[in-house]
Amino acid sequence: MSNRLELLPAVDVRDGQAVRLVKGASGSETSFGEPLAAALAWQSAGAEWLHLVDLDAAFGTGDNRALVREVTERLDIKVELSGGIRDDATLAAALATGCRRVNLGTAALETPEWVAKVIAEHGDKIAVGLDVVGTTLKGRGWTKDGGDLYEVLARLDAEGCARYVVTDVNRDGTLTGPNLQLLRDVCAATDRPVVASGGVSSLADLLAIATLVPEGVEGAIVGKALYEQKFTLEEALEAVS
Ligand SMILES: O=C(O)c1ccccc1NCC(=O)[C@H](O)[C@H](O)COP(=O)(O)O
Repeated sequence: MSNRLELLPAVDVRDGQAVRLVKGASGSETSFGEPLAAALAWQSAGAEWLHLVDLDAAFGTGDNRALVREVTERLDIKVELSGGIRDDATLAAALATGCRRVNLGTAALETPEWVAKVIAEHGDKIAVGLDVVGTTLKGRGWTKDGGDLYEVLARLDAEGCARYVVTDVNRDGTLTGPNLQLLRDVCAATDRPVVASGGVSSLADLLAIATLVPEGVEGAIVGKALYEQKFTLEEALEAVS
């Protein structure tokens, strides 16, 4: 495991546009233009990863599958794909984009047998998103309760899940800082790498997350702070280097 925090700039897509939501709430979108332009800008700035989310697929309001495929195909960097990947067909379509890994959310809560099967088949191409309010997991685009964080984490660990993407829903898109205690608690409960998501507002937030690398935090997803120019990706990469 590297001791440098990986950074994953985020492109969340709704109705063909790069958007940011507040606390994941459908309808709270601020639009930031073309997803491909944002993705190429992060790549030019030195990103090694892109966190790409199909919000329509997550919310069940359609999908942006063709666009997501185009973005993934046009990039040279690694892509983590999230949103609405819940069965064999959506997983096959996601993996066929050439993404490095996918992030499962709802499926881990609603169809655990299927998730155990695809973890066994695809290994570290599968990450699971643990999206929480308190210690209650959220699925279906973060709209439905889906069980206890630590019970589900223990089950997924036993099934061999390679990695978790941990989001405090109430911080996501709010620029109020990451939930460091949640990250510490999850790292204490699992030996798998954790990617922190939601709430980053400053370089100081990234440096705070970077102090958790020895505890098991591998990376940090950054969305709104980049779009709102709180810092540049170049500055962020330099800060954690
Ligand atoms: O990832 C999902 O599947 C998802 C589903 C429903 C609502 C939001 C979802 N993801 C949001 C993200 O992954 C954000 O891009 C990420 O947490 C960045 O947050 P921030 O830095 O606070 O803008």
